[in-house]
Amino acid sequence: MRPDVETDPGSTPLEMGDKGMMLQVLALHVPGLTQILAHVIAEVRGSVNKDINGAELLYSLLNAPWLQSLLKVESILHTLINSELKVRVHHLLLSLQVYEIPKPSNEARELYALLSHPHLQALLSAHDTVSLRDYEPDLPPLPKDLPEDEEAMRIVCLVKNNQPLGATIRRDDVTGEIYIARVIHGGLANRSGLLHAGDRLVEVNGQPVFGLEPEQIIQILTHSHGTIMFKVVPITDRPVNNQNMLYVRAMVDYNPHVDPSIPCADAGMAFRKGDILEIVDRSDTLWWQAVKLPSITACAGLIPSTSLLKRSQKELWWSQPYHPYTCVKTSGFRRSLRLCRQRRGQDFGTSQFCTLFCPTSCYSLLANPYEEVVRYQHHPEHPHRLIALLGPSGVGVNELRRRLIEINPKVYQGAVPHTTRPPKCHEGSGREYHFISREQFIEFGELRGHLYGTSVDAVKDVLASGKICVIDIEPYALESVRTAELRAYVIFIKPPTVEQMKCTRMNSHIITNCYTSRPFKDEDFQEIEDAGRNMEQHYCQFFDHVIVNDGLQAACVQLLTAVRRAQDEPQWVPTAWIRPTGQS
Ligand SMILES: Nc1ncnc2c1ncn2[C@@H]1O[C@H](COP(=O)(O)OP(=O)(O)OP(=O)(O)O)[C@@H](O)[C@H]1O
Repeated sequence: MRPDVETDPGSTPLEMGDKGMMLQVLALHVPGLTQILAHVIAEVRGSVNKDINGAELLYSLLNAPWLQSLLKVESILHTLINSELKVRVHHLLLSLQVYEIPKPSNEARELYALLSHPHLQALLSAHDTVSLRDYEPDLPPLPKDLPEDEEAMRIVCLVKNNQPLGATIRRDDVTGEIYIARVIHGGLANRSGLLHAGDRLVEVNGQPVFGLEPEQIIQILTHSHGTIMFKVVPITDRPVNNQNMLYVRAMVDYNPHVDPSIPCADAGMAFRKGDILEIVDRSDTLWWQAVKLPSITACAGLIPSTSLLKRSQKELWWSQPYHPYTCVKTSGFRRSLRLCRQRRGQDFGTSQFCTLFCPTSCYSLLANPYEEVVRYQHHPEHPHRLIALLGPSGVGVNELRRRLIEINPKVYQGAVPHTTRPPKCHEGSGREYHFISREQFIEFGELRGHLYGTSVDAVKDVLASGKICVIDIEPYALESVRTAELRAYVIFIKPPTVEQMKCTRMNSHIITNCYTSRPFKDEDFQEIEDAGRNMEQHYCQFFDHVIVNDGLQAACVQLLTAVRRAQDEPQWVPTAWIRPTGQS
């Protein structure tokens, strides 16, 4: 039997109008199976013509639609494997057209509509353009007669949007040249990867900048729209940034808009005491770049470095008139015996006491405007973190502490205070108090001729027993409890408004200085609110958590949650607790 080979693809048996033509095109890509079938069909057709037995059956079998479909699938799959994304989707569209006609299913229709959508088509084109790296500009060849000392220039085009450019410039006073002073981490310029600190700026939007004042250049930039073109001479030796990541807790407030020394106030970042900052660039000794955590923007801001902040704080300190009583005073001696480290013979709240021992005294802040911190997760096998409650007298610190311990005395415990007063008949040593002599005291408070206080050892005893020690402290004891040993988690018990206190404390009694209780008066609430505000203003940088003691029940639940979180969840703690000085 001589094969009747049909070489003209336009007349192959696969012809089915337009779609048939498309399949022929596919078939051209895959000549194998389709061509063999064409041969076979031609042979069989010859047999039919010669009326050979069974040939008709075979002919109809080979022409069966399902076999044709199978072949088309094979052809398309083969093409898909070897083509670009857009072509692949195009072929997918063809196959949908080919197979689903005349009875297209809903899914096929939806898929067809999706794939042929202009957005998807544009996306596919973009994908293929990028994958083929078909985006390099066509640059004219370099002129042959370039002088030897011709500087290499870089032309950078940035599309201006609502974001700031993220770079600052400076003028060299001697040469008059303009340089990129710094590129802000995460800003537009930084993300372009094309502008670097130290690059010399030659032109902005075709306008030479030599001799201009930085403010004049900023004016050009401000009035430009759309694409901004910079011509720069790139810095030859770009410094390598091999600094470690640094996290700090701000111990002071900072507002770039009232700082006359900042190179660019708009590039500055304001922060408040207690904010956690991630320092992303310390290459400049005076101005660091930082991001406030948790970060809502990738773009960093300028903040003063430790040395600069110390310098300006010192200047501010000396320029202030002398106030002998600048520290927070607590009103009256509290019923509770707050952990204190007061020297014998010194009164509470004197300025001398504060400047010498208060961790938050101005001297202390000058030494440490930023506290280096790390993320710390309490290890289950280590002693628990001490829970230190702080709040103005009368706000309910003791009430909350007592209620927490009552919830589960096997888990929570207070520290037994020490006193020099003689035991009362119902009191036992080591239960209500440790009764000791005056000579055994070193740093405690005095009331009506007797010394009172809670010792660090008493706290350590509770922690060593495996319990969570909950104490209440005065602000000046913060330094004693924020140590590597006790790792205090400080919770501020904040008073609600006077009006709210009037409602919630209607039936409550305040314990006065003389160990007598009486109903709260309006002036008590005012005093509590004022003392709370003062305390927060001065010490908020040390607070790990704040609870507003409005409704007692709700505050208690919040306390329980916070205490659990302190032990179970990672927290920012001073690096010195984890890595004592000297280790890195
Ligand atoms: N949220 C609240 N609602 C109603 N009463 C409260 C609330 N919190 C505390 N109290 C009551 O207020 C009074 C003072 O509370 P507490 O003794 O705990 O104050 P404190 O902050 O420990 O001050 P101090 O140490 O000077 O005694 C107590 O009678 C207490 O029951």
